[in-house]
Amino acid sequence: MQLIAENLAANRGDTRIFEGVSFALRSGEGMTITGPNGAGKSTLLRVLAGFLPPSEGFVEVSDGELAEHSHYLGPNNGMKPNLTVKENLLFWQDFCGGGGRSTLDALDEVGLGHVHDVPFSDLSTGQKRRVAIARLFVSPRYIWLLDEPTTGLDRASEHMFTRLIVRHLRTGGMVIAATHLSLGVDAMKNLRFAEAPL
Ligand SMILES: Nc1ncnc2c1ncn2[C@@H]1O[C@H](COP(=O)(O)OP(=O)(O)OP(=O)(O)O)[C@@H](O)[C@H]1O
Repeated sequence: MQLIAENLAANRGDTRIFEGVSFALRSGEGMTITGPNGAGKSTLLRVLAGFLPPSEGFVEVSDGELAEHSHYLGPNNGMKPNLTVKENLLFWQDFCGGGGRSTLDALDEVGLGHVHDVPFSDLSTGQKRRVAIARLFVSPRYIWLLDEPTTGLDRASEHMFTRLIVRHLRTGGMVIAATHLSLGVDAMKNLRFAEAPL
């Protein structure tokens, strides 16, 4: 699997947020997107996820459609507060086509098997983020698109997430993460937005 982004540009309304963004990633490679607030990191992830059409350029994968191979973990957790954790993960498993770990196994990956039947709204901020991370495992996808994935995580959970990313890369996955904090993963590429929007 290879992902190629070529000369990407994106607008928000009439404002050009970035342009001339090109990169390529192969299976097993990861990339962080860094830069100041408002520089366009989240916007680029939304373009990659297919939520926002590029104003110029293209992004493609070598096999099929990028959207069918990717998980997008946005700044919000994408969970319904009144459903239990299990119900939320079952929704995502079904939405993403299944084929992954059981909801309980996915929660065990993030050390939260005990909240399986708890309403999502009853969790702490960091627990909510960890459940959102568990979503990555209920349906296997090669490409993880992550927007500030470690927000709200304590140190131990950050280390846990580092191990999960390393394992995903070692098993042929790809990770693209917008982040202000190091993910603790060696040898990731970096795409830096040095300036605020044009
Ligand atoms: N829905 C929107 N409508 C209009 N403009 C938007 C929208 N979302 C973001 N923008 C603008 O796009 C620009 C880039 O925002 P973006 O969220 O991509 O930045 P970022 O680099 O992820 O910032 P941060 O580090 O604060 O998360 C900003 O100027 C922002 O105001």
